[in-house]
Amino acid sequence: MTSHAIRHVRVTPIAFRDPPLLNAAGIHEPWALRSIIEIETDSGLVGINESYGDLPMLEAMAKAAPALTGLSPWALNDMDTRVTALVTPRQTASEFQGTQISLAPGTHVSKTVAKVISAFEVAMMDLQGQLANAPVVDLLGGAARESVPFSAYLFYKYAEHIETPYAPDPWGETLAPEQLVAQARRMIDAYGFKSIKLKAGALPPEQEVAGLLALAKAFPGAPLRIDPNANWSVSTSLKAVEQLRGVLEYYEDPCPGLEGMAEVAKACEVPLATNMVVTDLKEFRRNAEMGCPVKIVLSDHHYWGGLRATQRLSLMCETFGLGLSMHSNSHLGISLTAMTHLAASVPHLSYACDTHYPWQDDEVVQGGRLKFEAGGLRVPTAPGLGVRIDPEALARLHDNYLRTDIRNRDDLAQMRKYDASFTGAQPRY
Ligand SMILES: O=C([O-])[C@@H](O)[C@@H](O)[C@H](O)[C@@H](O)C(=O)[O-]
Ligand SMILES: [Mg+2]
Repeated sequence: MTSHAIRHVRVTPIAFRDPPLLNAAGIHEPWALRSIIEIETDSGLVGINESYGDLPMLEAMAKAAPALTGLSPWALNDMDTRVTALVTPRQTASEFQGTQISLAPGTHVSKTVAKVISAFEVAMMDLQGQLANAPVVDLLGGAARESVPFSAYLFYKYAEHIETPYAPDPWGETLAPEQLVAQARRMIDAYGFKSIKLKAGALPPEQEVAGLLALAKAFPGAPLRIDPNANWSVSTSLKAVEQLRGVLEYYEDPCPGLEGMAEVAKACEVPLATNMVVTDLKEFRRNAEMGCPVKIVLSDHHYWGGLRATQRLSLMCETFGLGLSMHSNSHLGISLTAMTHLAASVPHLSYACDTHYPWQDDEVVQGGRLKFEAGGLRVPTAPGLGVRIDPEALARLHDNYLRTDIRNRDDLAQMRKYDASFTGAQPRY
């Protein structure tokens, strides 16, 4: 009988072009890092996935990978147990917090176990789908929708990187409200998105509020969100939301901490959303104990422990009357496809999901860039994830990785190249 036991796990770090996007921590570096995971069975099947590419994550995956040898692709619970036993954070969350400003919860060391489980789970589910001749969405209970809606994720940005390793991106500069409206127009024309999210916390709040009001005027009726990544004080958050009265669908992480969010929630009608203060079940419980100041959880299977764990989160959100959507970081098509299978399988998902995809111009999957239709992605019907790796593209993106010296995302250090006095201390406004 053919054995489908896992024989080998291969993790390939990659780097791809990323525009100079501004945020509360600083600015994106010219290369974004990811990892491509390939899990091979004795029978020669290969399950794939995409995850974080920073050094601690690569080390954690290398440490955990041997534990998968001999496992059946169906043995997800065994994989959870083995990975948990092998991967223990080297620093406590509080030690780590003092050393780095992180807008990307997935890069936080306290999430290492959940991140590694997720990285392997998706690739194992890709294998399961190939074995069962079923798309991943069916393994998750079937599609509750045929297409998953995503939002136009707008950023303030410079026209080019300070040290330019390649030609400037086609989006140009976005600092003024009219440039923001032009960015939105271009993204919506190209992808058909219906909802709009503005990454804020980068420019003075009055400028960002003016930007959002310009968007509201240019796209009447479009659901709008603003995300200052906790870079506003409670009073600035309240002042801004008052100026944005009647405009916002939800208000994402305006100020630091659950206590701060609770103060804002008390005085504002717009529901608060987060990918910063409810990032695991412990924080979920705190939010519940405080009477749920956060009303919408922006999930991300990459750090919530995988597709099944995010489905469990969905149940928790339903139980506590919370909304659910999805957070993103710079990523390529395998992550986007996994998000699509998951989002399609979660009836409770209540808003268009975030994606950085329009900001990337490269791909690692066969057939090139994924195609959005009317702002959404159709749920793949081919077995497993339904996408396969293009080996040449993988080799090229790995070569990018070898040629850059970036090994951990550091938006703050990158911003200091533009402005040596930039401290990144938060909340800045
Ligand atoms: O890519 C960025 O600059 C974002 O700010 C990202 O790091 C955040 O994690 C994220 O998109 C968010 O919604 O907070
Ligand atoms: Mg956010």
